[in-house]
Amino acid sequence: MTRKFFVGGNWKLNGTRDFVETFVPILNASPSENVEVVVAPPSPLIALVRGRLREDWGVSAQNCWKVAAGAFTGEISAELAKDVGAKWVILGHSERRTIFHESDELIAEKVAHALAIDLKVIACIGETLAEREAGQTLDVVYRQLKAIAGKVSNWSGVVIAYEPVWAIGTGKVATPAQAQEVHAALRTWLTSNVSVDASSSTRIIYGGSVTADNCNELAKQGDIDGFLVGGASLKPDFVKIVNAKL
Ligand SMILES: O=C(CO)COP(=O)(O)O
Repeated sequence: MTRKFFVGGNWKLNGTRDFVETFVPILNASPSENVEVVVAPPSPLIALVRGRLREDWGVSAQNCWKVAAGAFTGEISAELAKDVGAKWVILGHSERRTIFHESDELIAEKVAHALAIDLKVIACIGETLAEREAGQTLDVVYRQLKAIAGKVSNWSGVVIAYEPVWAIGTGKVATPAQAQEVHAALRTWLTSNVSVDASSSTRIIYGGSVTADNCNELAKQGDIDGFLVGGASLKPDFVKIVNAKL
């Protein structure tokens, strides 16, 4: 089965309305062939980005809460993210796991809720440097994936993002071989624990210091189906990453 290449731009806590007005036209004027592209601005900018961004690219939230509404000061719901124009939400990002202490269980509940209201999920997993050096990489990503997979019945609404924590924002990108090894293991895990169909159809994308310079070699790996890009998604170079397969 062919998996459509998928590139997400995670702006994290960056961007303003002025930035949207100058940067989005650059994205809109760029070629993007045979690739699914999703831009994830901070939540106050979702509606503006949706209004300005080309129709063929999607918009994602960076997080959401696990119920529709209520006394949850500071949160946004999956319903609200959808209401203002998001089709996707990033869940389980390592910054949510570490800085905001989100557990596998909480992330799984969020995944279940988002999918239940047809908000698609970019589900992030990845090991720390200490875990990698202790030889625990696969144990960690299998544990994180198992929690998420337990809540998924329709895998067409899910993209898995392998983001080794040691590669995020550090300039230390995983080598193509290191990333491919984990991606292939994740795909095998899906075959054994979910289904052959989920394994062959689900996009597994890589994130962590992806740039215009390193994206082409990573994109050549058989089990790397795209990227989740942080810092470089705020620069015109993002377009080169979108077109890494061309
Ligand atoms: O966390 C990331 C994307 O979600 C990766 O960030 P960088 O591309 O800045 O390393």
